[in-house]
Amino acid sequence: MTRWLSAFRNSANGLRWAFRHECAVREEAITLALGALLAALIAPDFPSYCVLVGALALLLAVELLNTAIEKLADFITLERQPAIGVVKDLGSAAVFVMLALNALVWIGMAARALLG
Ligand SMILES: Nc1ncnc2c1ncn2[C@@H]1O[C@H](COP(=O)(O)OP(=O)(O)OP(=O)(O)O)[C@@H](O)[C@H]1O
Repeated sequence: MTRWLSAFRNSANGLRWAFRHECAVREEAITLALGALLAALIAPDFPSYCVLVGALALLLAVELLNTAIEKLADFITLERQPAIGVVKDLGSAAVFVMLALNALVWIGMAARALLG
């Protein structure tokens, strides 16, 4: 139980830090909160609601991991290094994939809701 509490506290600290310092995390956390409300209006059933909110939650999770990678890379060196550039580009690509997934499910579900 103590281990669970400690893990929960660490996660809360990470979320608080990212929310304070990372603009992209703030934007995506707010989008997740608003998206959870909007999804209730456009999702035809509970599984569809989970897909819409899950896609936004995945985007936020990947953004948090990307932030962690960037911080670690900057801790290793602030010098321009091709290998660090590749590491950061890979993190950025992961976020892009999640953005594409969100565009697909949200546009698809909104079109379905509007067109019937
Ligand atoms: N130390 C470095 N060496 C080589 N290339 C780097 C280095 N730091 C950043 N880059 C390149 O610049 C890009 C942007 O890096 P940066 O650290 O500014 O992240 P960002 O995408 O602007 O994110 P954020 O605004 O959240 O910090 C990277 O994807 C990478 O291509």
